[in-house]
Amino acid sequence: MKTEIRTEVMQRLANQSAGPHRFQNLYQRLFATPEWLNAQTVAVTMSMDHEIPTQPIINVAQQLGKTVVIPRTFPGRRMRFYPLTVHTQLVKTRFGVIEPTNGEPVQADEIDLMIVPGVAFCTTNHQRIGYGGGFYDRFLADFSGATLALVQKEQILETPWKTDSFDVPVQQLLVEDVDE
Ligand SMILES: Nc1nc2c(c(=O)[nH]1)N(C=O)[C@@H](CNc1ccc(C(=O)N[C@@H](CCC(=O)O)C(=O)O)cc1)CN2
Ligand SMILES: Nc1ncnc2c1ncn2[C@@H]1O[C@H](COP(=O)(O)OP(=O)(O)OP(=O)(O)O)[C@@H](O)[C@H]1O
Repeated sequence: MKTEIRTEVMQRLANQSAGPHRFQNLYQRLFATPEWLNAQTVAVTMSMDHEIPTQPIINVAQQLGKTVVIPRTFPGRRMRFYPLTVHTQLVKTRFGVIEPTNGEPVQADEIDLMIVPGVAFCTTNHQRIGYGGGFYDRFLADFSGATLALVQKEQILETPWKTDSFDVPVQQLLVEDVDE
């Protein structure tokens, strides 16, 4: 079931195009949340095509003096988060994600707000489906900060699917207005 949903939503995302202003409203809603306003350290991915661009989020966070941390993947489908600074060296992995290769990782409990990526999200129970790596499910299993996801309309499912015991729901979903 998760596999079929992942495939279908990825197809929908591949067939869409986003203008430069499409996600402005979503960003503004993020910037108005208490979780954002109170976060000193924000974790965010380096977005790929067909994901909501994260550079605008990174720029605003850094302008506000927040620490931005980004994930680096390790064998065993683990992730650690590294500060994104002018000194950060970035490489593109075989999977196509951009990751840091230097610096010192932060502790999970230093991250105040985790902006969680995903392929599909259920607006009823806040469950998510990712690319199938289990990276975020593993990380979130013992993460105690705030979690939030930005959701494009192509990624919304209202009907819950059968979840696995290790799936971790996202606390807060900011969903694109369907008529945007
Ligand atoms: N922009 C962005 N960055 C992100 C994620 C994301 O969803 N979006 N991730 C969300 O989780 C993590 C990376 N997710 C991954 C998910 C699957 C595989 C994967 O299937 N890898 C293959 C091998 C690919 C290869 O190296 O050729 C494998 O492990 O078999 C890799 C990374 C961290 N960074
Ligand atoms: N907390 C965990 N401990 C051990 N294995 C886990 C854990 N969470 C997920 N996994 C494993 O990871 C694999 C992928 O899980 P799943 O299909 O739910 O990934 P996903 O939610 O799409 O990925 P991601 O979380 O990276 O976005 C599963 O085979 C599962 O066994």
